[in-house]
Amino acid sequence: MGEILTAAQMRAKEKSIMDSGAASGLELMERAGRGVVDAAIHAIGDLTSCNHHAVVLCGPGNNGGDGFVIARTLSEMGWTVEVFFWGKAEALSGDARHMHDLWTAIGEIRPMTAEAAGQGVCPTFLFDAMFGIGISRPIPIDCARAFETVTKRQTEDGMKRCFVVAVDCPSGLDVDSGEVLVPILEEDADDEAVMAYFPETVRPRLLPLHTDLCVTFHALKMGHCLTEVSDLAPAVVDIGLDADAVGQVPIPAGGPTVQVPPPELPTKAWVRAVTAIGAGGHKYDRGHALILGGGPGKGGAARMAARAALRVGAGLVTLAVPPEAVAENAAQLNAIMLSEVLDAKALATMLEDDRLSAICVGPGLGVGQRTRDLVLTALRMTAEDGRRVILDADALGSFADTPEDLFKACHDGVTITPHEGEFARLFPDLGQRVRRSDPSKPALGKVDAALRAAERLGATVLLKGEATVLADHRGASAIHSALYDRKAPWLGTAGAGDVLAGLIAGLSAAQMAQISHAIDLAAVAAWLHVECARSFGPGLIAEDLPEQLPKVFRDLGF
Ligand SMILES: NC(=O)C1=CN([C@@H]2O[C@H](COP(=O)(O)OP(=O)(O)OC[C@H]3O[C@@H](n4cnc5c(N)ncnc54)[C@H](OP(=O)(O)O)[C@@H]3O)[C@@H](O)[C@H]2O)[C@@H](O)CC1
Ligand SMILES: [K+]
Repeated sequence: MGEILTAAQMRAKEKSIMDSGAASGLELMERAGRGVVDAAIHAIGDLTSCNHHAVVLCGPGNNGGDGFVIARTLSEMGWTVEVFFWGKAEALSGDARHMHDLWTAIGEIRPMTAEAAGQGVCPTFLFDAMFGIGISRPIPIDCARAFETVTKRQTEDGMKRCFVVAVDCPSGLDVDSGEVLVPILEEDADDEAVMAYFPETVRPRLLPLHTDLCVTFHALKMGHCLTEVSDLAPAVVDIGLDADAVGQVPIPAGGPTVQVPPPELPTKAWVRAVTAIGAGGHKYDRGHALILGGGPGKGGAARMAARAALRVGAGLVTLAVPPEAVAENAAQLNAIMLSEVLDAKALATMLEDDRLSAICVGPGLGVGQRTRDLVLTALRMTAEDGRRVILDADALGSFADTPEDLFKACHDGVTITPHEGEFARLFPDLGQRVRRSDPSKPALGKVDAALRAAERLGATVLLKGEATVLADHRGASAIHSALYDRKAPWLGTAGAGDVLAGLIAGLSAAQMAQISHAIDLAAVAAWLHVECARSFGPGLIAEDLPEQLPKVFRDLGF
């Protein structure tokens, strides 16, 4: 139900079902393989003009076992199936060996070499059943080459190419981190210029295993949500691991991570349950958001955050700026109120008014001592009463050299909204592992990194990106993916992050929202942010985002 699992959690689920006797490994594998065939045929739709020819690439583990089931299933349906195998039959697991033997009773197996795989007609389907959740290092170069040569087979009409289906995940995807473990071509490895030109982060592009559809089992895995693994959104096949069949299956510590928005609920119901959007009441019930703004000529970021806070539903929004920036802001604001705040002492006095229910600090403030003081004052003045504080941009950048000061001052009403760079400056040890600066250490998934950061802070972390990861100090975590059919690449525009911080502040201000967890409010904000970008489309600039909210709310049914 909307859970996103790690490889270990998936294994635990499988083991628990098998130990309970509700299903054997063989039954699960049979359901998995057949489920992939159903999903692939469903995705392609009309089979009348296809050549009913499939190639299955099987690896040495249980992912390969699924491949043998796929081959047999299609063969039973009258398809011509070619199977290439990388591994040794005698080294297969019991289940995969059984499926291997069932296939060899009806069909041929050839060793997986690029040369052999390149022969023959272009198939309708290429199934990648080489490596699944058991991968731990880059895939063998022969496997990558065999894959590539099948995709380059000549078609009869010279136009179409085969439809590639990844079984569980594209081979080489680390399903926990979303990292693609791709072999380095031997000839390139000797070429210093090539290696220098393609830094670690872009090297995967040298040898992409292009996938049209990924079919996974029981639930999405982290990697499917952190990286766009296929052109179509991944399909999830039910293989009978439902907890109801055997009572609750415990999820190992650290999970479950959930999808945003939760697929099991209508989105409107979710938004309604977490926020005050759509609720009646007085403007004071909707709270009063305070946005701190920067000096002269630096006010745009905070003004955009303030406008987002007001549009998303805060009853009142005040922008508080240094005295010398008052005139500039007064000329630009109408519904948003304006105050001056000279320094941290003035902010403390202002925050004695507890009707200021959410405070956003960071956009356009500038990095330095004044910002540090404002942040620490906002945190001190809200530590007792749990008022919500959103720290973004310069509020985070100002603590790059003294992150401990920030960690000590944070409380459970705080949400920080770093992008990857800001995150790495505040948490260098975690950031380095997410970026895998040291290839000898396994990559740390963004979810794990955010959870560890949230624990250090005792607060909520929203780590921005195409896949936005959310985590809090209680161990809750979530992913909002702007991938697949929710892609909005034009959201990467100046000021978009400021708008997101304003959205969180605006949602957090309402009286009703005080009982919601900060992570849930931030999740709704992240979803609305992308929804606004999708609603506007290409050409978007940050100012457009808040202006899309009325349409997004109407489309939701409010
Ligand atoms: N459990 C179940 O009931 C169900 C499981 N299901 C399916 O099983 C899949 C998981 O199976 P899995 O655990 O066997 O892992 P898999 O991904 O096939 O690969 C591991 C093998 O590859 C090897 N290997 C790894 N990296 C390598 C490399 N770079 N180069 C060379 N070798 C490498 C590794 O060897 P080793 O690391 O031990 O040397 C091992 O032999 C899962 O994704 C799903 O498809 C479904 O049927 C549903 C029921
Ligand atoms: K695979």
